[in-house]
Amino acid sequence: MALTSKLQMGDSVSDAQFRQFRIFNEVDLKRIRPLLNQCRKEQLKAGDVMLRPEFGNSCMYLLLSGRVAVSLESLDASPLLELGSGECIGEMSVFDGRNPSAYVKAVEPCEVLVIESDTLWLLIDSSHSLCRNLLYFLSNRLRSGNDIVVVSKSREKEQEHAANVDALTGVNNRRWLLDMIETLHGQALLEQMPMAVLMLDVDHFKRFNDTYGHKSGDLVLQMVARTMRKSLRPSDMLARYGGEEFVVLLPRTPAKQARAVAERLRKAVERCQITAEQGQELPSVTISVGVSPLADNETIETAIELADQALYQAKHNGRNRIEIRP
Ligand SMILES: Nc1nc2c(ncn2[C@@H]2O[C@H](COP(=O)(O)OP(=O)(O)OP(=O)(O)O)[C@@H](O)[C@H]2O)c(=O)[nH]1
Repeated sequence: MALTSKLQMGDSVSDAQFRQFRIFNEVDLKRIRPLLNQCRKEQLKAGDVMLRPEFGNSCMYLLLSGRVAVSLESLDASPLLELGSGECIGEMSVFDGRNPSAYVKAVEPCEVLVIESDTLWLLIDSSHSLCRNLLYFLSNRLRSGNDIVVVSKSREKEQEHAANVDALTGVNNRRWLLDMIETLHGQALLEQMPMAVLMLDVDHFKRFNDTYGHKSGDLVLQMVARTMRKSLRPSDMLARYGGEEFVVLLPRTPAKQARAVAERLRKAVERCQITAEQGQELPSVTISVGVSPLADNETIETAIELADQALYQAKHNGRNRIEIRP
């Protein structure tokens, strides 16, 4: 620790000052005074480092004034928490003999009482109350550690969700679909179950965007996604594949049924009304659908390609229709 003081001892800290700190709650100060007087007092400048995991530590620091920041990954990482006067620092490494688990750095000028490990153990032997107060501090550390785990887990979940979900429509994205395809191939279930792929695309969407604006176009994509989601079974896998293109994987669905699903989706979209942000009614849109039941020993990737070709055929044959792959 980079310290800047001339030597001052614990006897320069009054009982009244010690009494403000949780660690001395109900502690007979008279009894432990001689031990406290042996501890030295140190001053830290803002930026001085008290603890770092790379170096061992044999003291507990009682923060008499000022604030310190605690960070995990590095000294410059954004701090997990700040500690103020009355807090104990470094006690865990005294108790378990291991290096500190975090970086601790002064964020403003601080004054600390440095309690060497031998003295700390003597203090513990001398006062049950102090021991109880230390348990309180350790429990708090454990709790804040648990809170941090909960927060970081939920952040992880949010990031995972964002990586797999299309922000505009709320349905899964292409990346999710590709991962899912890999999983399905990995499970080798495809050989035993009929599966079909649908590829759908909004008709004349460029014209719609050009006429009613990109924002209205976004509303259309949201409506199409919502309508499809409502019309599909929970086990069907819908993903936004590209701009105005969606792919649906239909597990356990033979060709005839896949065709019926495609037709149901086409009709559902055609019936939908879309209202612009300003409340103006927009014309309904249609979709074209390419249907590709999975042939024996065929990969889903190949089925998607063939669904795309069927979609192209549907466009060519007049749009607002479905076509089955050859
Ligand atoms: N509003 C909006 N438009 C998008 C989005 N992604 C892609 N597009 C638009 O979708 C349009 C697709 O146009 P094209 O590929 O020419 O197809 P199309 O006009 O639908 O014609 P057909 O598919 O042949 O019926 C382009 O104008 C893209 O800018 C999006 O997220 N929001």
